[in-house]
Amino acid sequence: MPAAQYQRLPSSPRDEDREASARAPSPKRPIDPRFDRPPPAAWKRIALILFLAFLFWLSYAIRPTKQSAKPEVIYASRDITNANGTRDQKSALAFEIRNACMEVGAFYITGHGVHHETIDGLLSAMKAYFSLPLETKMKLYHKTVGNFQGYAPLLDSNIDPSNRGDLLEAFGVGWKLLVLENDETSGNNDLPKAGTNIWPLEPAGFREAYLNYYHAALAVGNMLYRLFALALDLPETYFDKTMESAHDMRAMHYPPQTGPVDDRIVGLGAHTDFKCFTILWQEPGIQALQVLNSERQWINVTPIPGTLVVNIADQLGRWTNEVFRSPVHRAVNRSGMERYSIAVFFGTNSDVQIEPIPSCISLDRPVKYEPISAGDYERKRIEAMFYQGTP
Ligand SMILES: O=C(O)CCC(=O)C(=O)O
Ligand SMILES: [Fe+2]
Repeated sequence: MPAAQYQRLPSSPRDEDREASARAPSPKRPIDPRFDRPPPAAWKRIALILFLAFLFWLSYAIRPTKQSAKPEVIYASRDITNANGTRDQKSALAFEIRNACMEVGAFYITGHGVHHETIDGLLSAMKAYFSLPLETKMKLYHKTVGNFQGYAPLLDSNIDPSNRGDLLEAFGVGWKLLVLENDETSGNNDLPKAGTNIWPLEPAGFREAYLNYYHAALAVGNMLYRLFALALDLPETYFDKTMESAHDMRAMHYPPQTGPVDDRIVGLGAHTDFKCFTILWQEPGIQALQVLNSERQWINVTPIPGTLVVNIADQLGRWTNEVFRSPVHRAVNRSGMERYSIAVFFGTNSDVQIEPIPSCISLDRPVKYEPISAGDYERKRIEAMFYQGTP
């Protein structure tokens, strides 16, 4: 292509004028005050106000809502390694525990010393036991055996009277465990969960695995009782005398809840526990346990491997005149998987009168409960769970 075709075409007279004027020194034009002066102060103020409004909106948008603030309290884990440590270590721990008991009434513990072999041993035994045919398990049906010990099938209980049954099966033993088990002379055999325990014949090793876990949990519960006493500014041994033979245990299996979800049938309906406190092991990876917070929202108590969950129960709630909260909780297994959990319920001797500890009574906190014996309270609650309001 000839180079001439690329030669610049002569500019139009208007272009030439523009180029000339660009090259020429700029004429002394009068300055337009709108462009040459800094913006008036009013604009600055408006910009500042808008910026502050944005910051205000931002802090509102990312504020922790009440809903998300509560679970953090429940998720707080207490390392109880120092439960038998120095006086200062125990006081520090007791203080943390006091807060957890007052705010939510449930907390996780680590450093509890229950070995995973002990848990795994019982878990395998539970899986084998609960997969036995129903007829086999029903040979130890607790309503036949008596005293609420033995096997409870699906929908046998209804712990929340507004529900239609609890979708779990369980095996429970009473408080005469190990040393007291064959001692018919100890304790009062008319009381709930008293009397010699009964054990399934299969799977082999069930009783041993059950008792291994029970005794490991018992050691933890005894430490907690002392920490609770310190947390309440009571002598460390305050609860010792009252807990010689008062704790029982329940191994639980929740089948997956499939099909249309009926809110009136959940694994274990909304309830508070009947004794002083509960130590719960829940299967990792399967969400089911929930606690009702003070805004009446159900908060997941997500299983955290290596932890146990401790929740305050009614008798300690009454004893402390509600300084400690006995939280409403439930278990709902909509995970699509089988779920297992183990609860050890820590009580006090049946004849102990549960009445508010004097240091928990004040003008702001007048007495909230009439005295009742631990045995009577438990019997009332347990009978309601198994015999009233069931479908
Ligand atoms: O299985 C659970 O997670 C809860 C059990 C429970 O609340 C109970 O046994 O009282
Ligand atoms: Fe419970």
